[in-house]
Amino acid sequence: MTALSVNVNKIAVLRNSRGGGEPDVLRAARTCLDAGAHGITVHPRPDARHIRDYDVFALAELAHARGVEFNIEGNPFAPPRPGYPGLFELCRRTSPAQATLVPDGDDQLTSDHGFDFERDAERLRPRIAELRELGCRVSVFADADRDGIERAAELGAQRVELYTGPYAEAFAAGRTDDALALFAGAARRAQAVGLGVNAGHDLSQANLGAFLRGVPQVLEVSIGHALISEALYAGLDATVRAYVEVIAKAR
Ligand SMILES: CC(=O)[C@@H](O)[C@H](O)COP(=O)(O)O
Ligand SMILES: NCC(=O)COP(=O)(O)O
Repeated sequence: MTALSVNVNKIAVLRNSRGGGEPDVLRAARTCLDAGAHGITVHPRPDARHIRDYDVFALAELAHARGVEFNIEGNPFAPPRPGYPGLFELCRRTSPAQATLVPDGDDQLTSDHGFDFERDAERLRPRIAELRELGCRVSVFADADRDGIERAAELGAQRVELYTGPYAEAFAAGRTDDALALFAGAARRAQAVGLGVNAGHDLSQANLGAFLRGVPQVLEVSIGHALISEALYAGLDATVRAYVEVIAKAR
């Protein structure tokens, strides 16, 4: 079954807007896991606008204590700066089960594209090897509509995470079938060379079921923005349970 990893970035956005400790990122993560989430994702940004290094340390401890997957996302080329030790150092200190490499610039509002595996190959290869030496499974963010997804395997990655922003847009515009064909094709090409397939970005209760029915063998979805937004109305526990049910029904 597809694993649900809840991205708790947005809890930290709210907390940081006032300082202090509320809402409590760790409590939110515990609630998600109690409600059936299979793991926790964070994407600490170099500007520390949401998840901070101390959140990563605390969440890693929680995930390890619960025996669930901890997934840290980030740009492997972003240099450390005060308040952001860098993706490699965070992984070295917290041993996440999975590191997801994302080619974000500092000025991006959010993630909006995957790697160009042709152009970025020689830069990525050593970073992937370093993270694997730490014991992390390495996943790389990938566009479904770009050629060359298979190259991620040659570079040492074990999984790709399909960037699902364009799928979410197509779903909202009623163009779901074409998007699903594109994403299913990308997933199959990745799987044919031994890569596992994850997916994430702008997935929601509304669009997740169709995605999982249309794209074969998605191992994990990481979901944050929509899930936390929906939880404002329905509560975090109920919302996570609803996602787990969507996943179960899509099998
Ligand atoms: C890689 C990805 O799609 C998510 O991590 C997304 O980037 C969430 O990050 P923000 O919460 O900073 O938008
Ligand atoms: N990797 C995607 C992720 O962690 C969450 O993305 P979003 O649901 O916040 O768009």
